[in-house]
Amino acid sequence: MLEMNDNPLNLNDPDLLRMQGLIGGAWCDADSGETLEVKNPATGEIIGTTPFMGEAETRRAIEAASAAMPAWAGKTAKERANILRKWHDLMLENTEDLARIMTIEMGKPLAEARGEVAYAASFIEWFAEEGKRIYGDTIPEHQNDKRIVVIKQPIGVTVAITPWNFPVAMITRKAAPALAAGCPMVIKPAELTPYSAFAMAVIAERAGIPAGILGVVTGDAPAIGQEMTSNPIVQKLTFTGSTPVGKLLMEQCAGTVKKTSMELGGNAPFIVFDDANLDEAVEAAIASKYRNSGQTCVCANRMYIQSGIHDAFIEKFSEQVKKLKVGNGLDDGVMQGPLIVEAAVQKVERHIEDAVAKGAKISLGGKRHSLGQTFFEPTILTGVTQEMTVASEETFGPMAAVFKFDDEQEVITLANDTEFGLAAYLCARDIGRIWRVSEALEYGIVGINTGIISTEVAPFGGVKQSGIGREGSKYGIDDYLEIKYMCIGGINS
Ligand SMILES: NC(=O)c1ccc[n+]([C@@H]2O[C@H](COP(=O)([O-])OP(=O)(O)OC[C@H]3O[C@@H](n4cnc5c(N)ncnc54)[C@H](O)[C@@H]3O)[C@@H](O)[C@H]2O)c1
Ligand SMILES: O=C[C@H](O)CS(=O)(=O)O
Repeated sequence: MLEMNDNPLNLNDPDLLRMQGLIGGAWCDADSGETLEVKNPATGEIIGTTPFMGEAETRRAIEAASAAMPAWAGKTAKERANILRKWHDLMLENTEDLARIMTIEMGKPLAEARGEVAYAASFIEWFAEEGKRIYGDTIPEHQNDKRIVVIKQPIGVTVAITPWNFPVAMITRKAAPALAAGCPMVIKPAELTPYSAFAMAVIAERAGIPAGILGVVTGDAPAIGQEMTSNPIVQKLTFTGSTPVGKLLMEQCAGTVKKTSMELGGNAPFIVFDDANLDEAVEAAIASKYRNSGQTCVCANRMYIQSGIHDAFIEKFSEQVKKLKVGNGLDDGVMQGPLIVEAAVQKVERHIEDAVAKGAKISLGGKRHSLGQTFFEPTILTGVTQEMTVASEETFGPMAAVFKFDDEQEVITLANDTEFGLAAYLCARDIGRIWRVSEALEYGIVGINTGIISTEVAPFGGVKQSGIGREGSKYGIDDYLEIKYMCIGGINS
């Protein structure tokens, strides 16, 4: 257990570390007083606790959001934008503390955590402005005594359930468009990473976001989810997480016909053609595969390397993977932190064992790191085939599964052979091939000669069982609006 002094995480601003939920502007414990422990995955130490809340607390947060909405939606878009801009500015001013909290509660290296804070803040900046551009329409009338006007209005009270792997950015990617549109939002972050969410709420209060507009509840996820999906006050649920949980939440929302946005699981193919720039392809592959220790929804999960470049790619790729420094994310130069929990390590081990049993070779790594805890060696498997579990399941760890292929149509078929469709990547120089393959890939996002596709200005989201809707970009605010058609008669009377 960390020494429970007044600044156990050694923050510049200790007030950012909260261990209570936020309901109607009040920081509070669970009604039962029960809590869950929160651990540092790098050390196994207990950092602190988070409230074990359930349906009653969630209902109160939803009701507080509903009560606060008229005044918030009644502000002008510019007034909301000014407050959101202040939230953005204060986030950046508190980057070091937000990054430190993130690294301690989920393990990503500080450099990546700082990057996530900037990425998260960019959604607030973007949607503060998008809120001022929620335009309607006038439509040429169908009868001369009528006029047609279309307006867009905030959808209503919204709720969000978010994952542990990007504990700040997955909140702002949802809360920013919701609040910019005039909607309140009640958030349930992952119980593994509550402190990032609480710190964001503290900063939101300081920015002037009114009581009730942003609520945070943690604890009994199924019970909280049950209230969020069944309460008739809630008009919209947005979820980021695994596909099985997304399906469950969609089913639960059906009873009250709630609008949903789903950012779900992935199984990204990373394709390198013979004509690719080899060094560029290796750089892109490292970035896509090992970011967040392989724990992102858009990480390369299957690496298809064309036969003519395969051996040269493996040699250069291995050289770079060997340079990945594994350790506690707080330490200088660390590029690979721990996996989030023991079960995540067991999943990587399961994928490796299955692949090797079916003929794959461990080219690098392949086992738990000597640091212990949930650290794992950056790993490369070669000779991987579609029959292996890693071809159909998201590994969510620092393990590159390398397949060899011969021709373009073969690899398109292999790449699309999955129920997922979030991100795909290809490295090539021939412009005709780039267009043919990009158009044939059944994914919401295609990275071409790059492994990093994340930006607030572009629409992020998947097809097939990777989700519904888009986050970020000019499209992202639409999910928090309803279209109203007004037919005005009596013009000539
Ligand atoms: N598409 C994206 O943008 C995106 C981003 C990050 C993670 N993910 C996906 O999320 C998964 C990893 O994250 P995870 O392990 O946190 O996912 P998860 O689905 O286990 O958990 C996500 C969130 O759902 C909550 N939850 C779990 N069961 C619930 C229930 N019955 N009712 C209500 N809430 C419930 C969790 O507490 C957490 O807050 C991976 O599949 C990854 O691909 C997708
Ligand atoms: O894990 C999923 C995140 O959406 C990753 S990203 O940083 O947005 O690409």
